[in-house]
Amino acid sequence: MKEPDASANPPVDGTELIRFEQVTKRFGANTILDRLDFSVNSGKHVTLIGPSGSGKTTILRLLMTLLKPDEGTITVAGEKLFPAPEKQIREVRKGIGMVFQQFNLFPNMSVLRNITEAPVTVLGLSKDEAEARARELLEMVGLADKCDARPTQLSGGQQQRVAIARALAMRPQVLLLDEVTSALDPELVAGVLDVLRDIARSTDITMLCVTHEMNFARDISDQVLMFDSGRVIESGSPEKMFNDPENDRTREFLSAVL
Ligand SMILES: Nc1ncnc2c1ncn2[C@@H]1O[C@H](COP(=O)(O)OP(=O)(O)OP(=O)(O)O)[C@@H](O)[C@H]1O
Repeated sequence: MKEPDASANPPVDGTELIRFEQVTKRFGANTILDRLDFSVNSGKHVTLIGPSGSGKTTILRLLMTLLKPDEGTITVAGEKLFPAPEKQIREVRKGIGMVFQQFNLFPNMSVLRNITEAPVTVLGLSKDEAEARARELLEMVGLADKCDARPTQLSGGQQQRVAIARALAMRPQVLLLDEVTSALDPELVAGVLDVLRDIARSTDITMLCVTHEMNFARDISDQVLMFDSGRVIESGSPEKMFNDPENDRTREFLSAVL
């Protein structure tokens, strides 16, 4: 497999890339994130675990600017994402890519065009540059022969691999993964997770991942954060979190899901 250049300007490993400070998010009367503090260092692969409804996806949606916090500060690569002027939010947001549970590909465009569209229209790459990059990424996700196919001609696992290539085509500093295998038939899950394992191993990209695939989390994570009641209640290496968690809630959660 070709070594991909996932990020145009990967920041120096170990510096802080994402910071949530006292972030509160409410939906109506429900406080989902409650003065949440956490940070993610560049180049690290961090997995968020916790009970259903604990706010994991909400964190990723805040980073994608699909939601706004009610209170608190979110910083990415030293620049404020919230609160910040719209122009700054748009700029900071360019450094963040996301792969969702649903693949959300454009059905009437070829696989290649799905990947080149945003780099051309948002980043201003030439068509040739964008296509060369898209072909490299399709090779990386094992779909070099599918450039001209339509998404509907692909399996769910293949579509999700196109969605991963599409996110990487924007050369994000951070890749957000939100339960990317949940919508797949079981036999297609391993192929997608293998692609993500390769990306985690062979690139400098920072990953923030929400998954119910605990073996995958164990394999790729540098750090695991356990969420409950709107806060991080425990964090540590996967070895520590999966083998010897300190918090009772973490223990209960992991014994239910493992
Ligand atoms: N747009 C919204 N409007 C109202 N409530 C919402 C909205 N989005 C999320 N919620 C609620 O916020 C809570 C947290 O949702 P979120 O999807 O972040 O949890 P999660 O930890 O990712 O859960 P799961 O593991 O089940 O995906 C849930 O109770 C959910 O119903």
